[in-house]
Amino acid sequence: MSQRPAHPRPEASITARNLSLSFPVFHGGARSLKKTLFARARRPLAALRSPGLRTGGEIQADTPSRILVHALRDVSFAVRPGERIGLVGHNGAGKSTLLRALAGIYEAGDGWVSVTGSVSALLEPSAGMNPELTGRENIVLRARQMGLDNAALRRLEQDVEGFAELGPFLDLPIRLYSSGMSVRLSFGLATAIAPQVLLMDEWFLAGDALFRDKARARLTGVIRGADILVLTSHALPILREWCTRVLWMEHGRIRMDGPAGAVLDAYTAEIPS
Ligand SMILES: Nc1ncnc2c1ncn2[C@@H]1O[C@H](COP(=O)(O)OP(=O)(O)OP(=O)(O)O)[C@@H](O)[C@H]1O
Repeated sequence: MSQRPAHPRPEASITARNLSLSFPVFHGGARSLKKTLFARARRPLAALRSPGLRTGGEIQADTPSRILVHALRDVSFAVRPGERIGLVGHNGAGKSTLLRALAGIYEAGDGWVSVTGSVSALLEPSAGMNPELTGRENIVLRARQMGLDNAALRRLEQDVEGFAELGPFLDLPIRLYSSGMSVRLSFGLATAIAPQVLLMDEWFLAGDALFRDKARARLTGVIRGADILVLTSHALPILREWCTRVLWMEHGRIRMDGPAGAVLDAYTAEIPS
């Protein structure tokens, strides 16, 4: 059962203004790439993409020993309570980078991003977990970080234990868990607390079929309880089902932003699945 903090909450919102984010890459082995890039350096940046290429952000030669991968370019949008945002786009379009920028994991290079309200990020199965601690100890750690009292901690522990169904493994270090077992624990823990802003990468689809059904039921509760959802997935039926609005990302930019049905129709018309 999801728990909510007792203190009053600010209204949830997300605002991004001209958000840009680049990854510098130092790579001696990228000599041939650098040669290609410098040969084209006088051309506009967009020319550095091969026509029709549907992978990755824009790449720019920076210095002789460094290239820049522009993962996000001039991204602007605002989200109000009640909106469920889907992020769609080719591999390397910038969807995960945008989620991480919203979660505060990455800082904006240029522009800015602001998220108000409590945030929960389902981004990596073991994010925020200490691999040397047991599953149970990780639950306690998370409860302490959230400032839960002993009674709330016990409820959280029972809830996550019942959901994850890890049996005796809950009392073993999580570095011994399989990836699916890690997903069970982290998903159970992350969805035990009802956030105002829920940021979710598609990894939650991992796990066996039984877990997916259980996860789906639990997720439904958390999404209903969240004021704002931002979800990235390549599974278009999932985006159609869960999202009210979709941002179509392409090479780090927003190609289209609008009602989920209209954007996904345009996306599938251009990129048949
Ligand atoms: N840590 C990093 N260092 C360097 N480049 C990175 C890093 N993370 C992402 N990138 C680059 O940024 C661009 C956007 O990547 P991102 O992971 O955001 O794409 P995505 O839309 O989530 O892709 P996918 O659908 O394949 O998961 C890609 O070109 C990728 O190579």
